[in-house]
Amino acid sequence: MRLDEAEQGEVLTPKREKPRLLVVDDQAVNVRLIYDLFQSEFSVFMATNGEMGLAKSREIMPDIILLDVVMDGLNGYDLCRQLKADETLKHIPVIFITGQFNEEDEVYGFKMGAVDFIHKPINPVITRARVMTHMQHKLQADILRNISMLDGLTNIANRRHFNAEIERMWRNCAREQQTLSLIIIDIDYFKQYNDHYGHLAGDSVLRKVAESVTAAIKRPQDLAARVGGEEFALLLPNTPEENLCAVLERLFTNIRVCDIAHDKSPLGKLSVSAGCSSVIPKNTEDTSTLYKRADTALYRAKQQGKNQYVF
Ligand SMILES: Nc1nc2c(ncn2[C@@H]2O[C@H](COP(=O)(O)OP(=O)(O)OP(=O)(O)O)[C@@H](O)[C@H]2O)c(=O)[nH]1
Repeated sequence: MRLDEAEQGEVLTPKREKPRLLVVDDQAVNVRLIYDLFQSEFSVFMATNGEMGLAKSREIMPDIILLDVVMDGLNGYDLCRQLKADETLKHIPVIFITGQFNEEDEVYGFKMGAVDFIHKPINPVITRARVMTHMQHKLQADILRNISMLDGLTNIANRRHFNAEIERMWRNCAREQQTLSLIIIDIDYFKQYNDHYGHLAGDSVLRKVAESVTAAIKRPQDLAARVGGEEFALLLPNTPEENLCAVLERLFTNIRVCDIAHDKSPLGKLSVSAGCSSVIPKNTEDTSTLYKRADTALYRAKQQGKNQYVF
């Protein structure tokens, strides 16, 4: 595709599996150069002004942004400031492309949160070296962040990720006045299971329950997490209480379909109990209310005979 054929903001190489580079520059010659330099390794996206650069960043979540400083409208510094103020975008490294070297401007750019500068006219060797270095750091940081958010046994989100997400979803639902729902799930008679079948079998059950819990949710914004030894949680933003039954029915069906023998349970099969709570969050309250209510409901489910859910 010739560059002048591309619509503004068009995806130049739309392969999802490659790392993503976004170049924000109003000069086609620079965009062309960047595209030629990186199109074999990265998916290269472009925007020709700051506003479009911000929208494109939110849409494609690039792994690195090359940002022209001088542009009409939102300039490079202002865009960088907005990117760094946005929780979801602030981890993306920004490299400024500048017309001339000016120490004061560079100091200002670094203060805005940039990781590096490239000078025009663009030197392909220097540009390549700098972009590759920062891209490598970014991808390694992503891997570490993902590992630190995952439960090692079940490969689903861990307590730390859950804690961060419940706070984030709480704030979003409070802003939009939408219901945030929480389901806490606990395996029944799991101590007896471990004692009878051994810890390795117990671990295998935890993996199967994690799969059943994850398969109960269908929307990408929902989160399944392992929040304790044999305790799991589902967080469902923008989900009123009346919509939870479908999720719960799927969860209990998934567990039944696993058909795991449990000789020490009165049922003879492995089962779970669940407690649910739903609220439209207020900024004056914190997430502990939601958690406590779900936990109390779970306690009642256990008291009432287990293998059931309670609101
Ligand atoms: N195999 C295995 N067991 C675990 C893990 N984490 C916690 N557990 C076990 O989970 C069990 C939890 O026991 P309890 O809290 O008494 O719960 P329970 O026996 O399921 O009782 P109810 O919830 O009332 O049905 C304990 O035996 C823990 O050792 C783990 O990672 N692997």
